[in-house]
Amino acid sequence: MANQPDPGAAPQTDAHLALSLRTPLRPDAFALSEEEKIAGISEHFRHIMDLLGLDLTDDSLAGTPRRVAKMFVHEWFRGLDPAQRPEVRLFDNRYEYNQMLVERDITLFSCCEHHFVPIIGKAHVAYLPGQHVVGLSKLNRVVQYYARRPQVQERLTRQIAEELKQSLQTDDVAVLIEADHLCVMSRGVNDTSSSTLTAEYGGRFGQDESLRREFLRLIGK
Ligand SMILES: Nc1nc2c(ncn2[C@@H]2O[C@H](COP(=O)(O)OP(=O)(O)OP(=O)(O)O)[C@@H](O)[C@H]2O)c(=O)[nH]1
Ligand SMILES: [Zn+2]
Repeated sequence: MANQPDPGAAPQTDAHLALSLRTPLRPDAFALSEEEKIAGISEHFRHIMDLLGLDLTDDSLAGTPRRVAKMFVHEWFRGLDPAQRPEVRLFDNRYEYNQMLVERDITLFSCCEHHFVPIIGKAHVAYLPGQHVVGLSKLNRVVQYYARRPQVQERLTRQIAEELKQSLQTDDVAVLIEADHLCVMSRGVNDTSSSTLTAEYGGRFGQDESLRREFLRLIGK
């Protein structure tokens, strides 16, 4: 029937997020297999190198189109694949730990969606446990999943915060990202000293300035 979701359809990236927070993808984004994507991207990248006048018979360059294609699909943009969304299991908070938990200095590697060059930085996340606690590594995995896509830092920050709110079943979540954008450093304004900070404070972090200050103190800001 028209407009009814197909129960057999593949999961869509970000279907659990509000429309404004979703990474823009075409509805047929998953029509191709990974190998088909790699083959297609290789061919196009070969053409780019060709247009630049590079000699693709050189043994150092010959494998580059496929290397780049594999890097895009398997590494840089693997967070576009909803199958990679981390499963965040919660545990009972038997220890009755009720203070802020901070995971700081999470390695962040993303890609600027305007220039397709790296964004490199750190993410710091915190939450206030209620009845549940979460395995620490899942916090890093959530950051990585949303980072490994073409991104702008504002959307990345909000996607991570929203995912944590949903999976930790609390609004009491804070996310702060500090990152260097290679598009700012290596081209255009060529500024290698500036960096970009973004933050999202949910629930009690948004309401209570002393909680925010405590978070910033714990991450060394
Ligand atoms: N808000 C935001 N802007 C970003 C991010 N990453 C890159 N940009 C900016 O996106 C803008 C794109 O602007 P354009 O004027 O279309 O592109 P451009 O001519 O390459 O801009 P310049 O970098 O100033 O040379 C640039 O100002 C980038 O610095 C991000 O994560 N968030
Ligand atoms: Zn950029």
